[in-house]
Amino acid sequence: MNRGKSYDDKVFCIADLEANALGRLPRATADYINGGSMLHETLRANNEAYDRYVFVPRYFKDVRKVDTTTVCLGKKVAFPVGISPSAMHSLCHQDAEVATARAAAERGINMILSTYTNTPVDVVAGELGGMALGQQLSKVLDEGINQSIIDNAEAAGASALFVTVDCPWLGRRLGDYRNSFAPPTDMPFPSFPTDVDIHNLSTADQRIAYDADLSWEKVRALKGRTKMQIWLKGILSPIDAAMAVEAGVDGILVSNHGGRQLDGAISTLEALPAIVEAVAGRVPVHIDGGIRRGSDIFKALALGAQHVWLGRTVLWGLAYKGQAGVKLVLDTLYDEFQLVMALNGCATVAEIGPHLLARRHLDGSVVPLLLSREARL
Ligand SMILES: Cc1cc2nc3c(=O)[nH]c(=O)nc-3n(C[C@H](O)[C@H](O)[C@H](O)COP(=O)(O)O)c2cc1C
Ligand SMILES: CC(C)CC(=O)C(=O)O
Repeated sequence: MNRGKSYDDKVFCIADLEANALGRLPRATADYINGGSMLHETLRANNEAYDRYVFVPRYFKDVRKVDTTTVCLGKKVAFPVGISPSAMHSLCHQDAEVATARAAAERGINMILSTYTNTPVDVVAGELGGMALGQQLSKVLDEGINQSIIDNAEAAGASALFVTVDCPWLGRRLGDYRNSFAPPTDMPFPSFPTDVDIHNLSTADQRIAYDADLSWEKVRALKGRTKMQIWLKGILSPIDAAMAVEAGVDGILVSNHGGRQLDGAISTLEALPAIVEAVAGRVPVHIDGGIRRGSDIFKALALGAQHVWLGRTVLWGLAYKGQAGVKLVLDTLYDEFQLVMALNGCATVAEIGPHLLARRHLDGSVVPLLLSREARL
């Protein structure tokens, strides 16, 4: 039954939103947000991977009530979705990360703040209404800068540090080269000392050059530098995943930076199953990249992720209508996810599993992931 839910006069799904949002931004900003590196192979692959899985729904289940809630970073969240870190929310809306955090609080989900935030971490924490805050760390050469990001996040009550591992060098974003993209010179970057010129992203200032020698020793050492949980964001190999667990990390976020770093890298959904197997339940495994529909969230969970995070969709919402636009994104995905759960016969998130998926192969065959004798009934 169509319950006549009205989202907005123009936006009924995330694809509608993307089209509406991008037209509101200067071309170079829209390209910066939507672009990936080189020829966008990985960017496309992140989306297309979801289409290779189809549902094998179960019926004869009581789905009069569908409970989408789950736990992430120790908080009960409305559904297994959070906001991935992305730089410079003020490119999209004047209320920047404050608008994003307020929408996350309204919808009851967690948020990870970028190193390149335009809003100080304590201000963002204050807008999250008790939901969990993660601090993303792009580890730079100046250890004083790294430590102040860590200390400020911890003081603001952040519960986890997400160390981005896929960016020892910045990817070649050809759109940004062609547009000579650079943030406005008056844009604030409160994670960095004011005398650091961050506006030119290819700055020669060695203090903020990426640490291109991140090692397992440094990951272990980070554990001694903060009480926050340590997560690694950008893991794609099951070998790195297993080593991360051995190094004592608290969680893994499978990510390829939204196709903005190594073009040709495996899509995150394709990377997920081997990582889940390597980790074997020892720490939580989360994923981002290409989540555009409630069905994508369901598929990621069915393949073993406990939680998904959103990048560009949030920025589109922000560009569209600030806080209300981000809330629209979250409400849309929430309602889609709940419906996909109901139509697959799942009344709780715990019932989502690989028995509800089949994989469409390149030769056109469609193969269920589990045969009936293996399926969890
Ligand atoms: C405009 C933009 C800025 C980003 N900035 C950061 C960042 O500062 N740190 C980081 O770890 N990842 C960053 N990311 C990557 C996201 O955290 C996330 O991994 C990716 O966007 C997920 O893919 P999706 O956009 O398809 O959802 C950024 C992504 C975008 C689109
Ligand atoms: C280059 C940074 C400022 C942000 C980032 O990680 C990104 O744009 O993907």
